[in-house]
Amino acid sequence: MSTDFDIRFAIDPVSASAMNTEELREHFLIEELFTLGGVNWTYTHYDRMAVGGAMPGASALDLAAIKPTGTENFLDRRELIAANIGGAGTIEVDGVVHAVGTKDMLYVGMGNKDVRFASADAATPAKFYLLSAPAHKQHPTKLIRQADAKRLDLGSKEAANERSIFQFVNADSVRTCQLVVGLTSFAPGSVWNTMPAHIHDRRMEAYLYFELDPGAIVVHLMGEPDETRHLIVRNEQAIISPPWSIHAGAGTGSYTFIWAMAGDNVDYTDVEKIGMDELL
Ligand SMILES: O=C[C@H](O)[C@@H](O)CC(=O)C(=O)O
Ligand SMILES: [Zn+2]
Repeated sequence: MSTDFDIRFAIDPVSASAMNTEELREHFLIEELFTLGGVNWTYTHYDRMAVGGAMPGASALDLAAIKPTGTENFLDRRELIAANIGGAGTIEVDGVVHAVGTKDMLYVGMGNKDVRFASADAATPAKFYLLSAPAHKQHPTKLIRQADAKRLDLGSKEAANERSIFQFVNADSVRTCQLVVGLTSFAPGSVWNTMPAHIHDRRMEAYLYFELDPGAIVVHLMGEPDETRHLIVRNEQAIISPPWSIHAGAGTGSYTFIWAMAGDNVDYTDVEKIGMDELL
């Protein structure tokens, strides 16, 4: 098994506005999250959020420490959410095995030492999308299902943004130090996420786009409201949204995405709305 990591420095808005396509993609897009038999991390300097993927085949994969955390075990000073977007799987946390089905998420609290990812059937591997942020307190490990999420229905068919936001982390589901994570899915024909857009300087965010058909893309918008750029995103790729950036997108077909934030304040509603007339 192999664990790889890549570091992304925090980019300021002036530098980002001068970047070409290749540079924008290098800094803000994560192209390869899931490789069979491997754990791939992108360790960001935005709120020290680490975004990764673990795709176990016939043998289980350990959550191994990586150099940037500077600790003996990965979770010595961090918390983790693993969201399964693949086939059924299990996550063993210090000897306790949790069944994590498709679209279930497992919160793993700070201080757990041995975490192991496995697929129930190697022919349909689990794909664990990993999100980890520094923690200051140990909260209990807990499975969160879509049925436990707080559902918010937004948008309209006419604006092609009719969608349901599932807040997996909410006041009744699980306590976390920093992580606020959920999933958004669309009504047929609706393709626009997060429009009208918003900013939350208190928290960085990452989006994992998945369930796109081969050949379909999401045109993801980023940047300050009056200085927008785009990233072309394909199936099972993630974007990193700096705290100063909008994060919204439109697909050429249907898709689902997982959003995850870390930083100050776990209040989902604490955002700055951007008017449609402010976008340039
Ligand atoms: O801060 C919140 C996040 O950007 C997402 O929850 C937004 C989203 O899923 C949507 O509007 O489609
Ligand atoms: Zn947001």
